[in-house]
Amino acid sequence: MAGFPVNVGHIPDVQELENGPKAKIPVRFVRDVNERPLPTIPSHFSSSIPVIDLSKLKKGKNEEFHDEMLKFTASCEEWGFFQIINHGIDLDLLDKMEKLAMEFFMLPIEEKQKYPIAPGTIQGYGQAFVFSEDQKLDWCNMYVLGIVPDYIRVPKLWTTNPPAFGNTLDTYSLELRKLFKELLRFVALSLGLNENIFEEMLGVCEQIVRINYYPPCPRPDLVIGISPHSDGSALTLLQQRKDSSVGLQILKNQTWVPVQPVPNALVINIGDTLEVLTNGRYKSVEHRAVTDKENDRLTLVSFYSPNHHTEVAPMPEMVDEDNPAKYRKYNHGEYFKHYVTNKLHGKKSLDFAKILP
Ligand SMILES: O=C(O)CCC(=O)C(=O)O
Ligand SMILES: [Fe+2]
Repeated sequence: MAGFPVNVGHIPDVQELENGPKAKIPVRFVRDVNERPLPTIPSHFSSSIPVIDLSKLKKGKNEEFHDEMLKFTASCEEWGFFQIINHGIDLDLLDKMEKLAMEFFMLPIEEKQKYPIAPGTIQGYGQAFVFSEDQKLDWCNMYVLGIVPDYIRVPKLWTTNPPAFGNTLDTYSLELRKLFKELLRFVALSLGLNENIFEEMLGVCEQIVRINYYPPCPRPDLVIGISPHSDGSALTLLQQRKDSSVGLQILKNQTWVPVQPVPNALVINIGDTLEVLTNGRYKSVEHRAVTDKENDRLTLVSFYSPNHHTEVAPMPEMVDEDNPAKYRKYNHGEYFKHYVTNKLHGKKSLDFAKILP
């Protein structure tokens, strides 16, 4: 873990870099050869990302429900990632968030830099997860909004409305909160457990919104939009702005598989907390984002996580003689601190809790 304060050197803002055909990529963004995205990605893989029709799961226990639940279970088990359609979130609300987020990123840099991310924290504008002068930088600007403390109750989610978003962020977060709870009920059912088990176990969860803006990059073959990582949440929901370039890739069988956006769908993935709770039955899958030469990309990523007081450990239902606990019990606040004070590095975040064989 890095000690603070740390010297992270000068972090150039990717939106301020020169971006003509002859533009040179600053050396801090140029990845080592083995980390660079391969130019040819087999596109036939992309259709394999499961798409779940949530309206079928919401309908209750008819035949459609059972079929979709089988698909949902397989998605969690084999992919850790899926897209949901007919999710019930107002499409105008999603549009509005995209618009407000774009308005924020298009502000002059002086305005955005009024809310800088301090090293070791993850709230504000800039680059998070940078801890040394020689660390490679992501081709991305982030605006990370609010950590909802566990004492906050509806109807007001954010203690202060962050600049640019007004009440829309409250509405958005509350709608997604309902969706997260619903998804966790389906996760419980998919494991053959009481549907309320996660709500009972986790109580009031925390929520963070991270908005990622990836400007076009003259050399997408040399840089990474967001470094490979798994998410430190129970569940993550990702919204991609319409007409964004394709950027998200997940690591499956040692291959980076692109996630092809489906109109009006939301991408859901399993985070580290669910991997621990299910004792590894559902995995938080490593993913990254790459950039595009011509098009920019905007994603709004919401993380739903236990609050800082929660003790997390594999659920007794997931542990037996044949499946001994793979993770130790830990406090989520300590885990979170560990997560945000280390650089993003594949699946390393879960080493914090792993019981070595
Ligand atoms: O923008 C993306 O596609 C990925 C973002 C992501 O993985 C994250 O913010 O955790
Ligand atoms: Fe992520």
